[in-house]
Amino acid sequence: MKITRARLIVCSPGRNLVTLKIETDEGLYGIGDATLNGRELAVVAYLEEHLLPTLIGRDPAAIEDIWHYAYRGAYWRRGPVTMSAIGAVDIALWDIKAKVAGLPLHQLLGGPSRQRVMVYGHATGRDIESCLDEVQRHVELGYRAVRVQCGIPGMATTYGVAKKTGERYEPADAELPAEHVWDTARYLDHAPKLFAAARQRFGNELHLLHDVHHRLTPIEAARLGKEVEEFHPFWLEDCVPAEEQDAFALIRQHTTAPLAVGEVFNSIHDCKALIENHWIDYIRATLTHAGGITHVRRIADFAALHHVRTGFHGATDLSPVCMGAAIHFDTWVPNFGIQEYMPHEAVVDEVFPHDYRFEDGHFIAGQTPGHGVDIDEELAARFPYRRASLPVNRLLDGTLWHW
Ligand SMILES: O=C(O)C(=O)C[C@H](O)[C@H](O)CO
Ligand SMILES: [Mg+2]
Repeated sequence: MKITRARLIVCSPGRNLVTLKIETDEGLYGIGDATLNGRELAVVAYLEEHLLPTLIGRDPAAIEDIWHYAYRGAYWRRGPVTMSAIGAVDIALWDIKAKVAGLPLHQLLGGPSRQRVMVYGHATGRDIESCLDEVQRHVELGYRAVRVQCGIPGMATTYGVAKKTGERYEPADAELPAEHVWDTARYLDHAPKLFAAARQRFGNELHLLHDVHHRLTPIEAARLGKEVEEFHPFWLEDCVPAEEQDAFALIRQHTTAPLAVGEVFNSIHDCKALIENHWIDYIRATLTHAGGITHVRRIADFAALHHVRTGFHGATDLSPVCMGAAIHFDTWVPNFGIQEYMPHEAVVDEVFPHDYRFEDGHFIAGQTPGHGVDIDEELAARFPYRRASLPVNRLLDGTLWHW
């Protein structure tokens, strides 16, 4: 079998999504997700100019060789653009391999470690009460785990809170970056109250998660951890920017709140120290952004040696293609923790027909050969790309801060 064509489909059914289709001389094709939120066309250029032309004529079964050709052969290693491009190729090649084998992807990875994978949903509200009403709605839908984010009194905007209660939170909401304002003192005062209220209303069984979205310093994160640990969060996510992996050592000394990190990571080197020093509990690097199944499998196996479990990023900027592949990965990976699930708009699900399904707070992988996700190209063509940017964040005095 040979690769005859590799091309990108860029569409925007409510949000931008970049899809790679690799076609072969035997009529089989594979699909990969190449979406890097707010930087979509950078990955398109990387693939079209540098990677896709090198695939033509190759045997799609040689996934390992193609991965190393793309990684080592680039000379300029790593980084989100490069690794998302490699990730898209890798996911599409695994899709082809599983289709050739006539197996759902998880069977090719080693078979199921579980029948279904627990997901967490997002509850957001402008204040604690409305956020908890959203938690209630999720509980009624069957969720066992819910991420809680609410507005902070005195702050016009805060990460993770939808514009209207019950709506989806979409961060890439403006053509050029919107400017948000951040006040750590107000946040640290308010966040523990949200956890306290959630435990009071829902008891101890429901898993509660929270995303700090890189906003704190290590000692501030340590304080937050100490204050919420009595409410036993499932995890605190991205407490500090993770360029400096050692920062987690300080947080860890102070709190038993489980820590999750890694949605912006793109290689094992971004999390090596975090994992081997037991500074984190969950690794969130995604298949799309961290070099595909081939590389994330190495991260997951390494993490398993150190009691770290997976908790993949699953925001709407990961397309159903990434989600489908992730659900197979989650079904296989022995050290699975949880899967994030932000439902896509109905139109996105129409553009990407798929066989995974949500049931009773869990995802169930489909049995179609491959990762089980396709693209309706005619429908996709009706939604052309539109530039959309993630926001930036400033402190009260105007200093540019982490978003
Ligand atoms: O889902 C999460 O945990 C996020 O932090 C969402 C990110 O802000 C979003 O995916 C950025 O593209
Ligand atoms: Mg996050």
